[in-house]
Amino acid sequence: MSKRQTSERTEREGRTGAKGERPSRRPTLWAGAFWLAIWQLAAIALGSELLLPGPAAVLACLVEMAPRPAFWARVGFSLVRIAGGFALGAVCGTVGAFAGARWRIVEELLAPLMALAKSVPVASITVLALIWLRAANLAVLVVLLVVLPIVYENVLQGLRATDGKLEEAARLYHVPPVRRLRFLVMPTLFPYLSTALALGLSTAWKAGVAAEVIGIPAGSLGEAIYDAKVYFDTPALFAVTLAVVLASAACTAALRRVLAWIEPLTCGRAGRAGCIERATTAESPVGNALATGAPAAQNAEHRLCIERLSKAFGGAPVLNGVTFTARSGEPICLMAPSGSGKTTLLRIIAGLETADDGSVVFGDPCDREPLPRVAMSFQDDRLADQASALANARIGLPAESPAWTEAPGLLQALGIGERQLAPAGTCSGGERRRIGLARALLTPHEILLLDEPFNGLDAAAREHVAAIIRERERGRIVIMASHDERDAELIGARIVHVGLR
Ligand SMILES: Nc1ncnc2c1ncn2[C@@H]1O[C@H](COP(=O)(O)OP(=O)(O)OP(=O)(O)O)[C@@H](O)[C@H]1O
Repeated sequence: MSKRQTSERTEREGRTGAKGERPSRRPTLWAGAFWLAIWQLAAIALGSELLLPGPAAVLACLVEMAPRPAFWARVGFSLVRIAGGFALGAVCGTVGAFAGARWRIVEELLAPLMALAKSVPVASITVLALIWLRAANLAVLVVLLVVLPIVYENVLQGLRATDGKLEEAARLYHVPPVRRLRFLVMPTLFPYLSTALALGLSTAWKAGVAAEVIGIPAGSLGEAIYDAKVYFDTPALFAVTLAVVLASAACTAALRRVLAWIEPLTCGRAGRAGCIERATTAESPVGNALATGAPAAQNAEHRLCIERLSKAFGGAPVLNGVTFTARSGEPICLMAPSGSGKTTLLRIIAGLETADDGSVVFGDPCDREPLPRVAMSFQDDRLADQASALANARIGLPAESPAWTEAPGLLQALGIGERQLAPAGTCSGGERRRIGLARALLTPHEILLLDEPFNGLDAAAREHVAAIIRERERGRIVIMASHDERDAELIGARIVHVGLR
């Protein structure tokens, strides 16, 4: 399947919610007309408005109510309280889910509360609320308690579904929290959140009006339903119920519109991500990567000493006493067959994995200085698919930094000029590799780790990209992983064999 097809599929899945679910269908006109006809026929057959008024009688009753200000006052009364309870439930549920996803103890603490809120009948909550609150505001509490678990559980599920690898890359690149949320969390979370809000809103109307029918707050739609029952006014009962259904549908439609409008903004979608993907012509010197403000070579020589590093997974050894020294200005190429621990070694150097034994020491010479900033281009790219190439390249950079300004030029030089405002998810494998590389090169660092950086590139592109790496990384410590000796030649690297010996 092509990347574009994959991204379209992801987008479809995002719209429908969970993977594999069929999109929900709206009732068609003919089906609605069919059931209206059945209703009308049943009403004629029964021949009693008290038992079952027909749709025409109900509509006539609603039309008669509609011009009265008292009717709209009732709609407003219930709407304000139900919307208030819904907003409170949505906010508390979302905040609780973020806290629950962050701290296990919060999740454990909230679990019984959510289970209780889900299982206690609306009638019991209403009666209790009547003891604690004025009847007028009881719908707020009831709706809050009904919406809370729906939003909490969906949002928690959405947060659990976010990509841990992207989160790891975000930590390495010091991506600020707001950008992390927008570009890395929201694209996965948003479908869960929208499903929860739409479901919560329709449930809110049902529960809110049920609470009003029990508590009978003066001036509410619930009171109108109660009165209709007391006076055996079945057409009015149906008409007010229809008004509730229409109000609920209108609110849900408005919510869906708002969600559709904010989705591209909150998810940092390409073309809607604001200043992070804005590139002025002045910022984008075309053509020569070497003219894109490549950092000056370092004066002092630094060393990174890898000393007797060992690592095993589940008892199976992967690295066994790996020792070598990397010097600034002398790139290293870790050479070993596939599956022999090159990525693991790079991850240990980046601080993403801990070694079982041995140490990684930095200094001049290796004198145990704190490890400086590391940038890494990952084997699996780890890009925010819906965000543009430029947004991905800048994701960890402060807007006022020189690297921010040079990002469009570097992408251009790496051959992503035309596509730098396209969503990364629609880019080819080779393009994605170069976007990941641009992100690493732009990040302030002393040590650059490259995990098979030339995969997916043709021979000409490899040479071009290698020239950019050589030029920009002069004077820095560069460690590349590969199983192809030609890659080492491309960046003039010394080969170090790793893996089990
Ligand atoms: N988190 C992990 N849990 C368990 N096993 C792991 C983990 N990470 C890596 N491994 C295993 O360690 C071994 C080395 O993996 P690694 O990715 O470091 O190799 P590699 O040399 O980079 O391979 P390639 O060239 O194919 O990318 C593999 O057998 C892999 O399955």
